[in-house]
Amino acid sequence: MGKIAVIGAGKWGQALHFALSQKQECFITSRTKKDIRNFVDLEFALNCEYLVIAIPTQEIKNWLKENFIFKEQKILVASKGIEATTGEFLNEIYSSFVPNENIGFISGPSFAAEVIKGLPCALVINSTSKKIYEEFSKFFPTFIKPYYSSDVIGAEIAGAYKNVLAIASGICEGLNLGKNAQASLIARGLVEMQRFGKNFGAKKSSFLGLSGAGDLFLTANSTMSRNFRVGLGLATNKKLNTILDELGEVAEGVKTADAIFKLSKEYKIYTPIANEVKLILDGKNPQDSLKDLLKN
Ligand SMILES: NC(=O)C1=CN([C@@H]2O[C@H](COP(=O)(O)OP(=O)(O)OC[C@H]3O[C@@H](n4cnc5c(N)ncnc54)[C@H](O)[C@@H]3O)[C@@H](O)[C@H]2O)C=CC1
Ligand SMILES: O=C(CO)COP(=O)(O)O
Repeated sequence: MGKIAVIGAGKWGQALHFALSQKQECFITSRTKKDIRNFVDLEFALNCEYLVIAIPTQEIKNWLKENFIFKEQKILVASKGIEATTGEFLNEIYSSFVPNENIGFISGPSFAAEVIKGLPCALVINSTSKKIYEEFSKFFPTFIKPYYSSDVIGAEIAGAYKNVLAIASGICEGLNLGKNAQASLIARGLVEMQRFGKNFGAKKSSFLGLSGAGDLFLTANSTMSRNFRVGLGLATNKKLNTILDELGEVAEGVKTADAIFKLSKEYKIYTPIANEVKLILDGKNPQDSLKDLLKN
């Protein structure tokens, strides 16, 4: 196994660094120096053969333009989201910098706070190249079970969409609408993300497995989710800026809601739940959204 480094030392980057340090040395870097074992500068990290990139989706294109130098590294993308300004998927953004056979995308239910404690979970490495799965899975610790899928777009859409649905579920909980409503919302959300994904060539099975149902059930049912907590805040009429300031970490669903709204309009895809989340984020009263969802 060659050298491996994690780029981005937020919650997920640090949890992955912990996990990938179990079998061999793993390096980590971020834009500000952090007191973490094996912290290195970016130049050192870019010279490693394997890179795991955990930078928020909305920042990634600029980061790649300004910092990335392709040196035949194999890359595992750990972010979940869709670029809001362009509606571009992560695999489209990365394709300008890294060839397909060198890149994979991680998906599945994985709260960083549990991974960093060494609690067990199952994840998917999605890549058009099975070799990427085989090489990266060798680094995984015994408490993570890695699966392989070639459905990159399915995993990406599932991982991005569930964040928007977690906001919706947080709103539902914050409004005290009950467990029936929440289960209905999550189940219809799963159908909705599958419909959206189908438009872009995603496989149905990705939505029923770890990347879709697995991550959706996790995130839409727990206050451990940042996106769910955004929803809770919106239900109490807190201003979005205040919610995000208090959160202090990225909640990808906020910008991904804009991206889905834009793409579903462009491709004429029926996405009622994601649309209402976007409208609530823009100031619509959640009770009015509820009425509209029940009516349509
Ligand atoms: N926290 C979790 O449980 C999981 C997070 N993810 C995904 O991983 C990605 C990162 O999430 P977290 O680490 O949890 O977020 P975080 O908010 O804890 O950390 C984000 C990190 O990105 C860095 N960053 C922000 N803008 C940057 C820029 N322009 N250039 C370089 N670095 C920049 C920040 O300094 C910070 O270290 C997100 O897409 C998230 O959806 C995926 C699975 C689990
Ligand atoms: O993607 C995640 C777990 O799989 C983390 O979700 P949040 O970003 O909502 O905390």
